[in-house]
Amino acid sequence: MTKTYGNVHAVNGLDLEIGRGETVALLGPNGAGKSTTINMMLGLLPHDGGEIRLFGNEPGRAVREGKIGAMLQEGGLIPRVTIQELINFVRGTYEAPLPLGEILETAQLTKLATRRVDKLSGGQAQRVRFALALAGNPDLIVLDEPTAALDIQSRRDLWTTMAAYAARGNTLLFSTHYMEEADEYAKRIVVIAQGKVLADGTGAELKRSMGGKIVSIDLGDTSADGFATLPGVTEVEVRGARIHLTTSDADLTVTTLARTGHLRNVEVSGGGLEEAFLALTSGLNADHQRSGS
Ligand SMILES: Nc1ncnc2c1ncn2[C@@H]1O[C@H](COP(=O)(O)OP(=O)(O)OP(=O)(O)O)[C@@H](O)[C@H]1O
Repeated sequence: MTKTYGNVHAVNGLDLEIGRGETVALLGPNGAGKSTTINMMLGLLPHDGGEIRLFGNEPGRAVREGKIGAMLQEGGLIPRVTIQELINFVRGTYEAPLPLGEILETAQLTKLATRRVDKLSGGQAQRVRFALALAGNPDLIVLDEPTAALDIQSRRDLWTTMAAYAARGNTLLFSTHYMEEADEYAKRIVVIAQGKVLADGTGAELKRSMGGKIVSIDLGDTSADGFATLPGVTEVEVRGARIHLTTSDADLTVTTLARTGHLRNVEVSGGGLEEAFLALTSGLNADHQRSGS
């Protein structure tokens, strides 16, 4: 599918198929097109080209039938009501909602049921938003950066909640900036940038496909010229005072650096999703920023 805003190709021929029961992370830098993709999928935003089918039909129908629950970035909560009042209100808009007790339990809100919605911490409020997404007993839940701005404990609590929903055979699609989160909680990671799918696979597959490790050293007064031809080196990047060498054979690269007297403050990293992600998106030139974490 495609979506253009003026001369910005927010979504540019993105092609994605997600099967029932999958837990999928959309991972991409700022401005990659994740929110635009999600909003088009949910029928909230018209698409310019291509086709979107949800459960075999156009998105609006699946939404009307209560098959989809969503938690979007700007989800306000009605103040001055209790959690259970709010959940019951939303339950009332569906034909076959989940029982209140089950929603509260799944979202770990049972003990907070009578607490006012405007008296919650960020993490608790996020679990209420998740509870509202659950209310209609959807087959698919779509979450746009659900854990942004949450501390580590709140993030873990929310994930426990979402994992319980996914474990019942439901489908979960979420966008995130956190590589570790995508790796830990999604069985499948779809890396998108500039509105296209750059990679699609398990965390392990992505790491494997990127291969290589990164050897970095202090550059000192040495020129960066010549490093590209060192044994094993496939890519060279200077960042500040350090030079980062992507290599297919870290041992060989390090021993060569040692022999030539370049071994200053050496660090070998790699095999990580973060490196895979940066390697995938670093070749992109536009004004898109990289993810901050
Ligand atoms: N309403 C709009 N009008 C103009 N440009 C837009 C609009 N919405 C999004 N864009 C542009 O489309 C591109 C994709 O934006 P989108 O919000 O989908 O990215 P994202 O991957 O969700 O980013 P983030 O992680 O920062 O939320 C960006 O370049 C953005 O500036």
